[in-house]
Amino acid sequence: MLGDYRSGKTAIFNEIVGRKFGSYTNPSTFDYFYKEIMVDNELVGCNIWDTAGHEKFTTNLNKSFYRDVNCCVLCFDLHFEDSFKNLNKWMNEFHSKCLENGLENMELLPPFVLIGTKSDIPRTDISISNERIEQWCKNIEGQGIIDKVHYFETSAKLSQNIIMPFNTITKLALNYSNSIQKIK
Ligand SMILES: Nc1nc2c(ncn2[C@@H]2O[C@H](COP(=O)(O)OP(=O)(O)OP(=O)(O)O)[C@@H](O)[C@H]2O)c(=O)[nH]1
Repeated sequence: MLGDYRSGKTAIFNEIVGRKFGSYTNPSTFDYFYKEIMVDNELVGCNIWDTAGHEKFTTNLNKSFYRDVNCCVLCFDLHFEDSFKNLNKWMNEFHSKCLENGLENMELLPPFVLIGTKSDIPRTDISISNERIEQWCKNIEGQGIIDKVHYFETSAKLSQNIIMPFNTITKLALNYSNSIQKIK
C-alpha cells in the first residue's frame, strides 16, 4: 500500500486485517499482515504490506522491498490536494523500483488499484472532483501503463467499500502472479 503521509493507508490496512479504526499506531517504515481472501470460491493467501507515507521513511524502502510484489494499492485522500498530486510520484517510485528489480519492460509491471479514501467526509470545494480523478485514470490508460484503472472510494471509518477493492486487488495479483510465473 503506497500513498502520501496521512492519506489513510493504515486505516484501510487495519480494516482489512481486523483491527479497530483509530486503535493503532502507524508503521515507522512498513507493517505486514497475512490474510486469506476468498475470490471466486478460492481462498487466496495474501501478504499485505502497509508503508509509511512520509518521505523520510519511504526513502528507506529500497528496491528489495518491491521484489515479487503482485499488486500495488495506491491511496490518496479525497480531500487533500497534495496526496492526489503525488499519485504520479508514487506510481513512478513503484514502477522504477520494479524495473530495477529486473523486470524487463513496462508491459511486465505489476497492476495497481487506485483508492480515494475518507469518503465519509462530505465533499467540499477543496475535495478532488470526480472529473479530475477520471482524467487521471484516462491519462494513465492512455500511456498504456495499464488497460483499465480500477478505482474505488472507501471509508475505513465507516467500514464502507473495503472488501470490494481487496477482492479486485487479490484477483489482479493472482492473475499477475500466474502470468509472471509462466514467463519465468
Ligand atoms: N474521516 C475519516 N478519517 C480517516 C479515514 N481513514 C483515515 N482517517 C484519518 O486520517 C488520518 C490518517 O490516517 P492513516 O490511516 O494513519 O494514514 P496513513 O496513510 O497510514 O499515514 P502514514 O502512515 O503517516 O503514511 C488519521 O487521523 C485517521 O484517523 C476515513 O475513512 N475517514
